Amino acid sequence: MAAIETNGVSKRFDETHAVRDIDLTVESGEVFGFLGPNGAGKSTTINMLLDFVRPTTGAISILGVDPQEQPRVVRRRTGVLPEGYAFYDRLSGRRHVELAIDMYESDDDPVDILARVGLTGDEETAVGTYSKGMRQRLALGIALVDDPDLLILDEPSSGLDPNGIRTLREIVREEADHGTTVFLSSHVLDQVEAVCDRVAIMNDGTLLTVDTVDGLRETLDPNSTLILSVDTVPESVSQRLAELDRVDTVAVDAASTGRGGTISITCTDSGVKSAAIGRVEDAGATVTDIDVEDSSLEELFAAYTASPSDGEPR
Ligand SMILES: Nc1ncnc2c1ncn2[C@@H]1O[C@H](COP(=O)(O)OP(=O)(O)OP(=O)(O)O)[C@@H](O)[C@H]1O
Repeated sequence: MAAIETNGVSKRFDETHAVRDIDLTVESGEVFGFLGPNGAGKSTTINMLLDFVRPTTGAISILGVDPQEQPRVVRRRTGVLPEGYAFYDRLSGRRHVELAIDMYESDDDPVDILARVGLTGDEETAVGTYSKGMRQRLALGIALVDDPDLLILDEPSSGLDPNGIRTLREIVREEADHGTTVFLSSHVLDQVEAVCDRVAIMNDGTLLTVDTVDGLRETLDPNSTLILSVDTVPESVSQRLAELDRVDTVAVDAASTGRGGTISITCTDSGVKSAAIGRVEDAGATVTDIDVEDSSLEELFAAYTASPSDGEPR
């Protein structure tokens, strides 16, 4: 059973077509990244998954349940970190988690939940004095109450410092290891790249693509750069490499000491990498280190969203 399934889901707000005919399947246990620029329709989609907003057309199933028919069942099994949330400034972090525990009739320990999100020592402090990052950690903790089957995180790294982002990444991994499906909307693309099995890219209400990050890379930018550290840079190496099919460019950087250096080889097909290394060694160099630079998710995202609403990558 898919954790999330949408069929032909659209949402219009008067003249604004916020979401257009989305078919999306998120498998149970996946960590799924939901990407798109401001106004792409991500929050509207999430709100429809939770029945906070009703689709104009289309059908949605969450954990096998129609959220319009059984919104409480869906919300009970789903932990949500919303984009905007309100806290009671005078209540402590612990009290907020206790309220969520009571609502779910769960036997979770609020102190454990707060420890997981890095708020140990701040349990009894009034939330009115929490920093933005602490509030975000608290909201994440509340989403974890009652061990949800589906965790929906809308811009979860907003306001978090690097430590908070690391905590978030660890929690996403732990939850996924326990079989929780994680649906994560974010602008922080390297974070998405680090934790997500697959990503969807939305723009202007339309789902442009759904794929693994590697799959996107192959579709959009199969070029990757092989960087070889060598003990010596043979004179003939550039020419020998240039003779290979599917090698695009070669850049040689000899170390200033005259000993060794690096050879950067841009390949238009990853299958040519071992042949390129062979050529370098045949030319008389010993390869001491190998590094591969692929295009980042940020570059892939830019390629997809550069030409709005035509659905085609650049
Ligand atoms: N309640 C509403 N009434 C009218 N228009 C709305 C409403 N909610 C969203 N929209 C519009 O729908 C479009 C999609 O908005 P949405 O908030 O879903 O985008 P988003 O991808 O979540 O953006 P962001 O990353 O900025 O939060 C936008 O043009 C927005 O102005």
